[in-house]
Amino acid sequence: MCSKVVSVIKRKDKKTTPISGLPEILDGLPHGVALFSHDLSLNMWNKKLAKILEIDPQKLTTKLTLTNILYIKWDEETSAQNQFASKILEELSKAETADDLFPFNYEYRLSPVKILDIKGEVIPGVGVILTFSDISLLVNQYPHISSRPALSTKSSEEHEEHNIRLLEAERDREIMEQEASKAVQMAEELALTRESAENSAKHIEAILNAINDVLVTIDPKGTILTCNNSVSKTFGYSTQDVLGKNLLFLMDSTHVASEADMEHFIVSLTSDDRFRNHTGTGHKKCGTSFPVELSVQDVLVSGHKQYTIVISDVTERHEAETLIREMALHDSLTGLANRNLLQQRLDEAMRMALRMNNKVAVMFLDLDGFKPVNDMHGHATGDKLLRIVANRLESCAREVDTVARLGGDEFAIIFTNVEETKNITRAAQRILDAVSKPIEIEDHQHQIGTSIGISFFPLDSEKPEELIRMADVALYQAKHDGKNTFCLYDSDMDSRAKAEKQIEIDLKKAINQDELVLHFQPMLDTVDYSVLGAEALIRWQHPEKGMIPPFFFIPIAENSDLMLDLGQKILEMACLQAKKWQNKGMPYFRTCVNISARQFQTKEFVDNVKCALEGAQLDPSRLELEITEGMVIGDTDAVARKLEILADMGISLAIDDFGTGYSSLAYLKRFSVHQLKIDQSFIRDITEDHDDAAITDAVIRLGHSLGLSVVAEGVETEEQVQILRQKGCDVLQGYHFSKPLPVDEFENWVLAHNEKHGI
Ligand SMILES: Nc1nc2c(ncn2[C@@H]2O[C@@H]3COP(=O)(O)O[C@H]4[C@@H](O)[C@H](n5cnc6c(=O)[nH]c(N)nc65)O[C@@H]4COP(=O)(O)O[C@H]3[C@H]2O)c(=O)[nH]1
Repeated sequence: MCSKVVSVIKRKDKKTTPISGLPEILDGLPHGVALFSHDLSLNMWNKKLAKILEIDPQKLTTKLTLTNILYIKWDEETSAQNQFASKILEELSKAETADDLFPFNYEYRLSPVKILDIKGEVIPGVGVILTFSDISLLVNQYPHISSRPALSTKSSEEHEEHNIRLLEAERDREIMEQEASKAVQMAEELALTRESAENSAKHIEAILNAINDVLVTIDPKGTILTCNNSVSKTFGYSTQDVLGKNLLFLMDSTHVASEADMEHFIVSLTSDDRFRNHTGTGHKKCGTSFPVELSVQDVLVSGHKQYTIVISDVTERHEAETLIREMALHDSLTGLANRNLLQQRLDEAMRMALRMNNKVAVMFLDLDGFKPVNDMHGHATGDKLLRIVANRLESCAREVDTVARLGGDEFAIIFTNVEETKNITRAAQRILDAVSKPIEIEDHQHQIGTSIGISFFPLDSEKPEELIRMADVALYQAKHDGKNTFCLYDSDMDSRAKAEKQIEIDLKKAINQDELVLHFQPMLDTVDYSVLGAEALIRWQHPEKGMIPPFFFIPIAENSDLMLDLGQKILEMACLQAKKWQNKGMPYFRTCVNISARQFQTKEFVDNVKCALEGAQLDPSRLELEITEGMVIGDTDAVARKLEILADMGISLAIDDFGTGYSSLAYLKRFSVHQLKIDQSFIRDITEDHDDAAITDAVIRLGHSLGLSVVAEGVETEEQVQILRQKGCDVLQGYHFSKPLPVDEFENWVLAHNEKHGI
């Protein structure tokens, strides 16, 4: 039965928190008050209850239930008494909800002269409150007053006997009823206040458990007093595991190593701004550690100082910060150090070298032949190549050294603890060998090289920025010296490098200010001496320095993109001049233009040639392009395609300086070239040097076997002319006929030459 009542009450109000006390005011009431908790066990009662129920106060204990109270006296008394309990319990069992049942009000005759009025009320969140009022006088005097269910009635004689007392009793009863209703009201208010406090506490608790951060309250010694559920997610401990433990159980920091430090630390946390957001190391149950951040707030609880500490797991933020730091110091493509890290490492290495009394080497590297690969095969291939080179460089350095990518195809290495210079020159040679090994990317073999400049601390300088600059100067020299080589810095390089830098700056201006002029050298048919071509050779008409020959500035331009502008300018100038000759009615000959490697290897090269031709409206058959062997070795497919397009346009193609490079005729079979120009170094000594004569002979025969016309350059004597004629050389060019001449002089030379030879 009781369980039914419990469930009815629960349905009305599911809050089941037991009440811990009621105001003493209840004891002052004239009624008996009994408070039952949700499970109908007696929770609290006032002093009057025992008196009204006429029982020994000692019998009232929290072990009693509502049923016990209702049967309290009646177990051993009359059956009428039991009827009350039965009646209430019957009513309770009928009720579907607490609303059906409460409030209830019953009169009960406790003894022949004692009638009780029993009121029942549900107090939300608390339980059931019963008030017992003695209404014996009232009911016995005025039985009609009672409209409530009564289990017993009295005789009329008894009413008269107590007439006066009844009037008094009625007054008392009214007072009692007012007091009782006040008491119930107060109890309700108290319960409501308590409920709302409990609700907000529950809300707060739910919120605290929902947050990711661990929230603990500690006393000044660091003992954990409360903790939210996040502790299990963050640390792997249950709340119970950590309660009562010291904060050090969960985390420590550089400021707190022991419990003894804790008190001071906690005080500092709140008083010193430096500590307000303090970082430390969290320790998980599984044994792993992670970074945490604390924020602390002191609170007064019942006059005692406590601290609320929010412990945040900042692992993700730390990882992000590490990543950002990593990115700030590393090259994203290769993972090598970047310029910033290189500078840091150089500083460290220099400090270490001072202590250890040894040297540091700074090595600057620039890849030779990287740009063409990048241009022709795209950036994806270029990137792969750079990564492969990065790996090769790393394998040539020691763990303690720093390999960096400075951008593009520039790298640097800091070698620490260098005892002897020769160790570094050996390393440089290893690097040259490693980088120049063929690199295969997607079925293509690429061959690149590198030039290296080296400076030493403290030999060359004691300033890091100077060392870097010096390694750069030495690199410049290495490039100048023919690439794929290394150079150690020496002070003379500085002035050379400065002078070259100045040339580069001036040349840039010269291109825009039309200070460049073309000279032309005739190329003659060996048989009838007719002019077959005019080789365009660039000169720089410097406003102060006069005429500057190409060897002075072409190699400098070739070390930078300046050669691209210069090369295009030459191409356009040559096409325009050829067109002018055509318009002037000069005899037909081709204008030959030297193409630099950098120019030829760009993706746009064919378009640039077309552009120059169209700009001048020149027939492509009047143009010949001279490329060198080195340009066509390597990526043969792409080169073959390029040459084929140019040849299809009607442009004549010549391999210049033949014999100085690879001298392989095999690759020539694949390419659409028309002429071979034997390098002048073979022609110079052709009359005395049997080897040179033999080589020239072989080149002519092989060239012919491939259907190519063969040109001899640098022909200076009639003797050379005769030998070359005998050998069947097709075209002759050299000082013997004419030096390269300015346009008007060249025109005059051609006219005079043709006239002399009856052409
Ligand atoms: N000793 C001697 N030399 C002779 C004789 N006949 C011609 N030469 C010189 O030999 C060089 C031939 O040009 P190159 O081998 O292409 O060698 C050229 C070429 O590589 C480069 N160059 C010249 N003009 C241009 C140009 O317009 N574009 C490019 N990319 N390079 C050019 O500069 C190099 C030097 O050009 P130059 O000083 O004009 O020197 C020219 C020419 O004046 C001779 O009988 N004896």
